[in-house]
Amino acid sequence: MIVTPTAIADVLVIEPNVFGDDRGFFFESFNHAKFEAAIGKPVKFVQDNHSKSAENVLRGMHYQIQQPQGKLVRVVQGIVFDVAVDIRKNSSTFGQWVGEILSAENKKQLWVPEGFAHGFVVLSKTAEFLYKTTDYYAPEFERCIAWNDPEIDIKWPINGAALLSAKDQLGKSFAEAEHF
Ligand SMILES: Cc1cn([C@H]2C[C@H](O)[C@@H](COP(=O)(O)OP(=O)(O)O[C@H]3O[C@H](C)C(=O)[C@H](O)[C@H]3O)O2)c(=O)[nH]c1=O
Repeated sequence: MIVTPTAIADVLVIEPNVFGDDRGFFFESFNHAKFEAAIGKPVKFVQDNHSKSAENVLRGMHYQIQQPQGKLVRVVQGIVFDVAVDIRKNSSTFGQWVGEILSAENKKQLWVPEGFAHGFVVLSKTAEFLYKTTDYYAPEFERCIAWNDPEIDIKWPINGAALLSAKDQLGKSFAEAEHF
């Protein structure tokens, strides 16, 4: 697999080795030993998630202030623009964001460590989004930063209005949000 750092050092793009033949393709979507070697430390995933969204749906920017979750995300149908925002106060990239196109076609995965807000917008008619998390869902600790916060200024490649959950419409500003 090919591991490429992004502009935020701890956020990695992972491209699996895809084995194609006249039947189709095969690839290891997750290999624990190879993944730990890629991030350079032990990691334990405890939950797998799967969501399906329509075009222009934007889910984010989410994080858990306690029980923070590292997320290994990928798309198995459609195309999304996936974003991680560094909300670690002592980080040299605090307040910065990185985005990556993840698709069923490119089979790219994004590693979003603990300490980041995460979200994505759907660029295809629909998209199915799968991800592993390093801690369990804890709604009492869930926080949301506004997807369109002017200070973070994420450049979403979206045509038309973002479709948000009621929760995501009430995202806090970066400045007033709790950071790590
Ligand atoms: C996240 C989650 C949700 N739920 C339940 C709670 C709600 O009844 C329903 C939908 O939850 P929500 O609207 O928070 O789902 P998303 O907007 O996709 O949330 C996710 O969006 C972005 C992309 C993230 O990075 C997080 O993993 C997560 O916050 O699923 C669960 O039962 N377990 C879970 O782990």
